[in-house]
Amino acid sequence: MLEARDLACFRGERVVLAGVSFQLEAAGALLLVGANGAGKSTLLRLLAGLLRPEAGAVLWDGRDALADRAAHAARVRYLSHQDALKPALTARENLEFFARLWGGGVEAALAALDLLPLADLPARVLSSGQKRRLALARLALAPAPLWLLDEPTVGLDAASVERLGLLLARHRAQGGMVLAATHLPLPLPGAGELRL
Ligand SMILES: Nc1ncnc2c1ncn2[C@@H]1O[C@H](COP(=O)(O)OP(=O)(O)OP(=O)(O)O)[C@@H](O)[C@H]1O
Repeated sequence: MLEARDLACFRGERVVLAGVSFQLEAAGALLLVGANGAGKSTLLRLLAGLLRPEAGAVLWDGRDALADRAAHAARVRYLSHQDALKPALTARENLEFFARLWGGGVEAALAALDLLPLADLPARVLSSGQKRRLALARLALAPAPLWLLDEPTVGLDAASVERLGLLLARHRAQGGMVLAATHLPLPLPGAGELRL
């Protein structure tokens, strides 16, 4: 189980998050909502272990999740709102990079986001929605229990949102958890909502 207990975080001189608490069980999903600047991305970065909380704790099965950074990194798939692609590598090579880190089948991951027809194109020539699909295809590599997704559907067409919905459903059916920051509808039935 993931638990955030009374988290606070500064960005620059400002308190961005204060008193943020929630729990998420296996197969659970939580939508982070709130105005621009409310702290959704900040909370995801914090849960990913990329920022230190000023106060409070992130717990995994009751223990400090951030005490062992490597163990936490292994349980998390964090997709920021940037696609983090290497522009000179092809779509397939971009995924191969992550498959070397995490394992998993590259061809199946490409197929999950309908990217096989684009697999040999350099990432730099992909459209913004295609780049987003390639970033999301990482989720279809090897499983990890906690997905942290920042605006995952920005730029996606309806068919791609549906494909992402299938990935999310499969992940949760296997006990995976999802936290997603979004201003757009997301196919996450039964998800809770945390307003920041
Ligand atoms: N590196 C930084 N230094 C200083 N302030 C920052 C930094 N990064 C973010 N902030 C500030 O922290 C606040 C929260 O930003 P954050 O990106 O978490 O918001 P958000 O809820 O994800 O917004 P959006 O809906 O626009 O994506 C904003 O006021 C932002 O200006």
